[in-house]
Amino acid sequence: MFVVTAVADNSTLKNITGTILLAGAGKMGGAMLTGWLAGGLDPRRVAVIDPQLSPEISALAAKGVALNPDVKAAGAVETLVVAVKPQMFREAGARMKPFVSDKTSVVSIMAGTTIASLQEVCGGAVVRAMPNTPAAIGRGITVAVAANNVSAQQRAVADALLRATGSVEWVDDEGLMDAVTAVSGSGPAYVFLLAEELARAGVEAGLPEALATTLARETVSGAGELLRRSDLAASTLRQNVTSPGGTTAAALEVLMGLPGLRDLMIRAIAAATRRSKELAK
Ligand SMILES: NC(=O)C1=CN([C@@H]2O[C@H](COP(=O)(O)OP(=O)(O)OC[C@H]3O[C@@H](n4cnc5c(N)ncnc54)[C@H](OP(=O)(O)O)[C@@H]3O)[C@@H](O)[C@H]2O)C=CC1
Ligand SMILES: O=C(O)[C@@H]1CCC=N1
Repeated sequence: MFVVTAVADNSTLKNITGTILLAGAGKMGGAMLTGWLAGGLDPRRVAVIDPQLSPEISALAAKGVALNPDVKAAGAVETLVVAVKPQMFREAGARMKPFVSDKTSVVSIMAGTTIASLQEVCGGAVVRAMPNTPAAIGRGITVAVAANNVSAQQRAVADALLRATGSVEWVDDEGLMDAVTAVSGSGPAYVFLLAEELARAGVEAGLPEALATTLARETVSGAGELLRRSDLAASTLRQNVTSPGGTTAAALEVLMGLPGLRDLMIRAIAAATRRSKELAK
């Protein structure tokens, strides 16, 4: 499932001497762990807490990753990475607290959960971050914000852990994190929905399902790759497809009409932003 290749030679990861404790090795936590190991983090520096370890994660014990250690066996936890569901953080976080000392940095990727809640439940020097699932192929983007008591060294380690699965943007204003979550955290789902609906509409227009699915998948991923490699703005790339009076213009008249994709996207992002704020409560 996780196929991360090393994003870059990451000397900060290689030089970590304390324990990196991952709480919650599901879809995102598992992808991050794979990225750390691919980036050169010594597996003997890693411990994982998760009540139901997947076979993939369990197999890492052979490389030296500690699985569900007690506080003593975990050693000095340099960084606790919290990747459980926000809804279970109050309960799970209380069990994590004994692993946290005043030297521990706590890096959370939970949607909604604020720095203040993390400080209250776990203590430590908190970094709140929001990655996304392209992390699983080393192509994620993470936005991070650090609490005032996070040292430069703790921030460097957090940056290295997050950068192991893609790029990282640091912000100073935690208030941005709800909208960040709505745009890039949840964003891959909107793109996958586009692929689903493009295929469905192709079938509706008479294509065999398998062909429509292939066309939608290749079109969405090819356009994404073109966007990545090109210096041109998305709007210019769009205009490059659109011949005056042609087929694309006919479709865009629908998509860019009123109400169109712009209105739908504004409503979708507002709903996700609102939900992120609710998760904080
Ligand atoms: N998926 C995404 O696209 C993104 C998710 N996130 C955030 O990442 C976090 C995890 O999401 P995701 O990976 O999708 O969810 P998953 O359900 O895949 O992963 C959560 C993991 O935590 C485990 N867990 C449950 N209770 C505990 C506990 N007490 N201690 C340790 N581990 C526990 C779960 O085990 P079990 O399955 O047995 O309950 C599961 O393996 C969430 O907070 C989410 O907001 C952030 C960015 C993107
Ligand atoms: O849906 C969620 O709540 C999580 C956070 C961002 C992506 N998945």
